[in-house]
Amino acid sequence: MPATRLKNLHALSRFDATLGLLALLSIICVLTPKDIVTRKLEIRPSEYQANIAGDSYSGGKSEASWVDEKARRWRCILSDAIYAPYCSFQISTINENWRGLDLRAFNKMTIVGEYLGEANYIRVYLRNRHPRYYVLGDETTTKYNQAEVPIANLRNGVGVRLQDFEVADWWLVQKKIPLKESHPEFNDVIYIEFQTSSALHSGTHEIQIEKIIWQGNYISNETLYRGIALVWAATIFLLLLLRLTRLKAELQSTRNYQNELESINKLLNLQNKQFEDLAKTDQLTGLLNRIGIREPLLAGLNAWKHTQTPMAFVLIDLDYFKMVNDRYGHDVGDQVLRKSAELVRSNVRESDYVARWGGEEFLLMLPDTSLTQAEQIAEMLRSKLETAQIHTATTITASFGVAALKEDNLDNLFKAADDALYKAKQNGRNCVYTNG
Ligand SMILES: Nc1nc2c(ncn2[C@@H]2O[C@H](COP(=O)(O)OP(=O)(O)OP(=O)(O)O)[C@@H](O)[C@H]2O)c(=O)[nH]1
Repeated sequence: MPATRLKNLHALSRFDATLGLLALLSIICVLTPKDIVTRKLEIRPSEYQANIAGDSYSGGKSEASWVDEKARRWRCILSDAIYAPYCSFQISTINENWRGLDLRAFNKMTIVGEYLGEANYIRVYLRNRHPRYYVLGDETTTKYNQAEVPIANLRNGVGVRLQDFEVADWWLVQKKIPLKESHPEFNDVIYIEFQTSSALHSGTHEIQIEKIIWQGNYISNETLYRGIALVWAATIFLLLLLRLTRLKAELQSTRNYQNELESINKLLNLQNKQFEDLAKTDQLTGLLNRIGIREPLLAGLNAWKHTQTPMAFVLIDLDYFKMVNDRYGHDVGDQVLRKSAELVRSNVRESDYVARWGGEEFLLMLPDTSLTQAEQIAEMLRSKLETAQIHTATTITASFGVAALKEDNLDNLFKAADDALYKAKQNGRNCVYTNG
């Protein structure tokens, strides 16, 4: 498997694993019972300063008395002498620093105790202080946050949500509280008060509040779900970003690899071309060799076949070359060969081809050239070679055999040129013979 695909697979499984883990955490968060992450405050009225009162203050005849003061068990003999009779039990929650309870972090209140009587509800006041409305020394200026709580099941605890508290109407009216201040507040609750419910008529009620518990979640459901959604969004965004970065890097590395391949390819092509040129070139003279001349020969033959374009051969063979080697050494022989080749090459057209055909023999192929023109070219070359002073100690000459293509056969053309050359050699050398 290619390395990039393997890398991608790894990245994909990491991607899946992260999402899987996140999904699992989200499910755990949603399913976890909230009371695991709940803060709690519990107070026992028996540990706080408490007092009880009847409604004589309002002109009534209801009486409150302790049944067991230590246990904060009290009794109310309710008398409907006035319109809304009541008895009340109040504890002071102010501490030594003069602070009340801060219940803002809680959302539920549970009351546990005992009740004997006919009432269905008990009224609870959480009386809050705030400089905006509280006047020092006048306890009636505490805000009366009020809720009517079912009392029947007090033994097992009855719960009320803090959001179900409302500020008592009579207090708002009596204290002329502006509307914007009429919401419940629990920042500094200095009294907790229990009152017989206003719907009650005369009768005896025995009440004991054993404990009051407040509970609140460290994180609200709303915050929790918003947090989970945020974490999901951030994770997906990050993973996508990571993926994009990885893809970019992969793309770049593929591009680099492609560029590298292209460079190698270019180099190989160049080397190929060099090898090809080398294979077609004679190392000593730089002329074409027999392999190199093949292609131009076939092209010339083709042109003759299709358009009757003439083509001529001139075979050039240096005279008495063995003697040059023998007399002046092989290196001098090489030099003579190079200079002779150069002379021929530089005195014919660019479109003509010169090849080293054998040891001291050259083939001049002349495309689009008649026999007569070829004969003239051969004569020109012969003369230049003779006078060129290729070697200082001796004159270098050559014999020339000329022939032109007459039929669809290169071998016959060679043979004709070769025959002409043979005649030139036979007839004293340093001359041009034509085989017409
Ligand atoms: N220095 C050198 N000599 C070469 C090379 N190739 C062939 N020769 C020599 O060329 C000579 C050709 O000799 P011959 O075939 O007898 O021809 P010639 O001496 O030129 O005599 P004619 O062709 O009859 O005039 C030989 O001595 C070869 O060794 C080469 O690459 N370098």
